[in-house]
Amino acid sequence: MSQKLIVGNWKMHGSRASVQSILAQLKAAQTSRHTLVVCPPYPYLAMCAAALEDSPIAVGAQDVAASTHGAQTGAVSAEMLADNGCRYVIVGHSERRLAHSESDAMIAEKIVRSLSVDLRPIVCIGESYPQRQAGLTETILFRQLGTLTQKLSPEQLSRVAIAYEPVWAIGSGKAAPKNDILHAHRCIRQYLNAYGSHSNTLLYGGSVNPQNAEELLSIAHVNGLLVGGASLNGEHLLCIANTCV
Ligand SMILES: O=C[C@H](O)COP(=O)(O)O
Repeated sequence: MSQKLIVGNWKMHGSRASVQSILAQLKAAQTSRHTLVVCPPYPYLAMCAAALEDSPIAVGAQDVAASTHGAQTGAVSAEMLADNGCRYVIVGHSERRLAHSESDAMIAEKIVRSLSVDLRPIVCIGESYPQRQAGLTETILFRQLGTLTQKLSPEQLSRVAIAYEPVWAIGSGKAAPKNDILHAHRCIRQYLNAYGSHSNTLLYGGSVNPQNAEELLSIAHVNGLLVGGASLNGEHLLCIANTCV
């Protein structure tokens, strides 16, 4: 049995009351089989970090600015996240790539900023449904990874967790088929190995739930899960973080 990384991305959901209720459930459990990280919306980050200070559960952010400081209304720097107790940060989620026009180059810059303050980046990559239908999955994955290898040294890249999230599986209620996940993870692992980055944690994301977690975590090269909707339920998140694999 190996330790996996389970990351709950709460996206733009919750209130002080609902966050407090999930935190109470997580704290009551005290420990989980796998490493657990929760990524709340910005306003609840400091509150979560304070509540989880003495617990093994870590806190992450859902995005970070590509620069350190300055006149950038609404932006939050990696330094500010670290200063507020964050240890992880999600970068390049498809929802940000699409709605905020984030480029691969911008995402690489965000990773550099995060690594400079010891925040562990979790970068999301994955193809859309039309791209999958056109047989472009590998092309898209290699293009997204290619920008990272241009910008990061093998040592830097080895500190980045890569989440394969096929865009069409996110929020669909149906995870990608096992063979698709296996193929994508194998391609990602080979690409990283060829670059000299050998120790990356690879995650799968897209409609993960307590029922499918065991099967997903048993797929070769899958070292963890990025969980959206199901992570808003403390009991479900703990169940996933305690999956026997
Ligand atoms: O960041 C999480 C992913 O977008 C997956 O979301 P989901 O579990 O609601 O499909």
